Amino acid sequence: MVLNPVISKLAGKLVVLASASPRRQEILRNAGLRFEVVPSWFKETLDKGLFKAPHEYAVETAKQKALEVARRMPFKHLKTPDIVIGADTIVTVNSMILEKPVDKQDAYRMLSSLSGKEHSVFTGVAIVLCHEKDNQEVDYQMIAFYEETKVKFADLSEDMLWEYINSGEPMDKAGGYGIQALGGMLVEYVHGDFLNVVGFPLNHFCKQLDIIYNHSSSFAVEKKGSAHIIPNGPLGTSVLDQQPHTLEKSSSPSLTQRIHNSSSNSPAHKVKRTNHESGVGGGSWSTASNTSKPNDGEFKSQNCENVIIQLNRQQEVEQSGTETQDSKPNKQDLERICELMDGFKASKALFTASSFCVFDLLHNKPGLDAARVAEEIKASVKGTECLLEACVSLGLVKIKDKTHPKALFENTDLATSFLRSDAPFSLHGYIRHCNETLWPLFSHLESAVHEGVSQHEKVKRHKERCQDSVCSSQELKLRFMSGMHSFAKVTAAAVATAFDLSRFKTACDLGGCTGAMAYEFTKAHPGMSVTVFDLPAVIEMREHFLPANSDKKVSFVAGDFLKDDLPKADLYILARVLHDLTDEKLHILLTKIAESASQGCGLLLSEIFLDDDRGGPSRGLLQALSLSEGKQRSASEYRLLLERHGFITAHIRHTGNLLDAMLSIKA
Ligand SMILES: C[S@@+](CC[C@H](N)C(=O)[O-])C[C@H]1O[C@@H](n2cnc3c(N)ncnc32)[C@H](O)[C@@H]1O
Repeated sequence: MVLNPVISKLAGKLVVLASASPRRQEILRNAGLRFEVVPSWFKETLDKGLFKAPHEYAVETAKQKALEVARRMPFKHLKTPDIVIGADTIVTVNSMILEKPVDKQDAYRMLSSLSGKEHSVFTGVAIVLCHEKDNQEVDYQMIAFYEETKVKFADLSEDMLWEYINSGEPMDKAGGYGIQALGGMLVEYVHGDFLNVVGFPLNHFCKQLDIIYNHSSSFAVEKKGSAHIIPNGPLGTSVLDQQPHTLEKSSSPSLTQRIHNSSSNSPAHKVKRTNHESGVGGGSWSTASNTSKPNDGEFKSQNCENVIIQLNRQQEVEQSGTETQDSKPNKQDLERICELMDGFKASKALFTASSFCVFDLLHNKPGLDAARVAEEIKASVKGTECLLEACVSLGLVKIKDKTHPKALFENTDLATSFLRSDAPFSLHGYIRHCNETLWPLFSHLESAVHEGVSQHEKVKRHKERCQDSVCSSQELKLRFMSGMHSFAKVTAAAVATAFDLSRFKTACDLGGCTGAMAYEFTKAHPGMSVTVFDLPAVIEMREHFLPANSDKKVSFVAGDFLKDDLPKADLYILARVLHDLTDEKLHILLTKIAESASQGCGLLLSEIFLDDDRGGPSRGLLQALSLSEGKQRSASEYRLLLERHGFITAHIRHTGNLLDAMLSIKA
C-alpha cells in the first residue's frame, strides 16, 4: 500500500479508461488500478492547423475522448462513472504531427522521417471526474495535462525499416513504432518518461491524482458545484494560457460554466453555452477558464488545466421545450428508446456468437472471412455473415485488414479478455447460463409478472416437451456451476480486496459453489484459509473447477446452510446468496451464522446493493425480474437485517466491479 497511496484512493470507484489501447491498459493495470475499458467513439479528426502547439492537439483529443465516454455511459451503459481517463499520444518531428500509420507506405514515410533524429512524444491525458446529483444532473470536472519525452532514433537502413514495417508492429502505434517491443531496437536514447512513449505517463498521472485526492480541497469529490480553474503556477505554464484556440477566459467571476445540450445533438453532442463560446473540431464542446489568482492550497501543476462543466439533463429538455415536444423528437431520448428496444437483439447476438464459440475460433485463427467462419462453426454463410457484422457493430469483433477486398474478422480486446472460453476472466460460462437459463425465463416475463412467481417450472416442462434429448441433471448442474464460476472469477478479486481482512485467519464461504471466490481470498490474503460450504450435489462436482495451482488453504464441506451446523470461522462470506432467499430463510441463515460466530467475527456480504430509493442500479432491478423467491435489497436493508442478528456494519463498498460489498462485525 505504501507504494500505492494514490491508486488506492480510487478503490471502490468506477474508473473508466476511454481507450482501447492494450498498452495503456497494461500500464494502468500493472499500477494496481482497477478500471473498466469503454473505448471512446470520438473520431480523432480535430483540425491540427487550429492548434498553436502539437501538445494542445493531443490534450484536446484526450479531453474529447474522455468526455464522450463520460457523457455516453449514463445513457448507454445506464451507469455514471466516477472517473473517466482519456489519453492521446502523438509523435512530432520537424513540426509535423505523426499519428498511427494508415498503411505500410505511411509507416515508411513516418519512420524514415524519424531516422537519425530526435523527436518528441506527447501524451495528452484528460481526467474527467463525474459527480452525479439526485436530480439526474451530472457535474463533469476536467483535469487535463500532457507529458513530453524526447526520443532519438539511430540511422535506419532501408532493410531495417522494411523489416520492421513487415513485422506488422508499426500499424496501430503513434509515429509507427512501439518502443516496448521490436521498435526498442531503433532507439538510441530516451530523455524523459519511458512509459509516456509507450502510451501513458503514469508518473505524471499519479501526481495529478495525488493533487486531486490528497492535496486540494477544491477537488473534494463529494463537494459539488464548485471548481477552481488553475492559472499559471510556479511549476510551469498551464495549458490554459497556451491555448487560445481551444480555451478562452471567462469574464465571469463564477468558475462554473453551465452547458446545455441542444435538442439537435448527435451522440457527440454539440453544446450551447451560457457564457462566451469557442470550439474546435466542428463545434464540439470547449472549456472556459478564469484568470483569478488561486487561493493558497489550490491546485497547481505543470502542464495542467482543470475545468468544471455541468450538464443538466433536466434543464436540457426544458430548454429545448417546444421544439422537443412539437416538431421533432429529442434525438438522445430516441436513441435511448431504440437501445432499449434493441437490447435483446444485442444480447442474443452475443449469446449466439458465444454458443458457436466464434470468439474462440477467431482467437485461434484471427483473420478468417465469413465463409471460413461459417464452415468452422457449421452454419450458413449468410447467417454467419450477419452475425459477424452485428458483432462488429457491438464492438466484439473487428475487421482485421481494411484494405483487403474481403472482410477478415478478428476479436476485439473486449472479446479477447472476456469472451474466449479460456481467458482468465472469461464470462463464457455465465453467458451460456444467461442464454440457456435466464433467456427462457425472461421470455415468459409477462406470465412471471402476472403470477408474481418464477417461471422456472414452466420453462422446464416446456423444454421436456419440446426437446428430443433432455439434459441430464448432472449436465444442468455443471452448466449452472460453470456460470457461477465464470462470474465469480471476474468479481472475486474486487470483493476479496474491498476491505482490510488481515485479522481474519479462517473464513467460510457459505454457498461458495466451485470455490472460485475462496481461491481469490487466499490469494489476496496469504494468511487466510477458506472453507467452501455448499450443497452436497454441488460439492461433489467441484473437481471440474479446480484451478491449476489449487492450494491446500481451500477446503470443501458439503451441507445445507439452512439445516446443518456451519463450520467455525473468523469470517463468514455470503456472496450472491442472500438475494435468492426469502426473509424467512434469510432469518434462519443469519441466526445460524450468529450462533457460530464469536464476538469480533466478520460477515462479508457481497450483492448488488439497490439504492435506498430503489431507483437503481438497473442490474439489480432487472435481476429481480426473474422473480425467484428472494428479493433485491438495498445496503440499508441488509444493514438492518444484519444488525438484528448482532452484526454491526463497519464498511460498505461499491467496488466498481459487478458486485458491491459490506463488512459487518459481530458485536
Ligand atoms: C448464486 S450462487 C452463488 C455462488 C457463489 N457464492 C458466487 O458468488 O459465485 C448460490 C450458491 O448457494 C448455494 N446454496 C443454495 N442454497 C444452499 C443451501 N441451502 N445450503 C448450501 N448452499 C446453498 C448454491 O448451490 C449456489 O452454489
